Amino acid sequence: MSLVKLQGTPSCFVCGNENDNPRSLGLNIFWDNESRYTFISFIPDESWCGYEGMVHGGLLAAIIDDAMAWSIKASDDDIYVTGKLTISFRKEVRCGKKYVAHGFLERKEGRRAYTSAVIKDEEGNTCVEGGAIFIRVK
Ligand SMILES: CCCCCCCCCCCC(=O)SCCNC(=O)CCNC(=O)[C@H](O)C(C)(C)COP(=O)(O)OP(=O)(O)OC[C@H]1O[C@@H](n2cnc3c(N)ncnc32)[C@H](O)[C@@H]1OP(=O)(O)O
Repeated sequence: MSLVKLQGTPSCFVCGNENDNPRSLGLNIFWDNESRYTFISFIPDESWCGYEGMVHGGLLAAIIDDAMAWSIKASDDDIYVTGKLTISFRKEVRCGKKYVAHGFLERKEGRRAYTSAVIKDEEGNTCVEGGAIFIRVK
């Protein structure tokens, strides 16, 4: 593994910092140059939950959205926005446990970038799977 820390977007809800966005999750995003995926490690707390102790699915969608967006950004300076996002919740994500998200750039076709993502627990179980089509802004 050779991880490079990406700079993030200061005001971003997922990868921002508390000065520019006090509500940001403040997650650090890394790029693994060998495996060619993004790497986001996190331990959710109670404030991330919908049902007690169970992390809100919409918040997990935001994390994989960012993981995938940065998988494009790692090799491309153009701006892409999420056009279509799909997500499957396979196993509940619990507060207080450690997780890792990975985002992969699969391919580009014209203005479209096809990506995928997973969130895994410490035992390596897949909890969340996602995919997205990002559109390069003209
Ligand atoms: C510092 C940096 C940090 C970088 C890192 C930043 C991290 C933050 C990441 C957050 C990402 C977000 O959540 S972004 C926020 C959520 N997303 C949005 O708000 C996007 C809202 N939608 C739009 O603005 C628009 O619909 C666009 C820009 C996506 C497309 O509009 P357009 O420019 O008029 O393009 P259009 O002609 O319609 O389509 C262009 C091509 O894309 C295809 N296309 C368009 N929409 C879709 C779609 N939903 N699903 C599939 N394909 C689509 C079309 O078929 C066409 O293909 P072809 O005919 O060319 O083959």
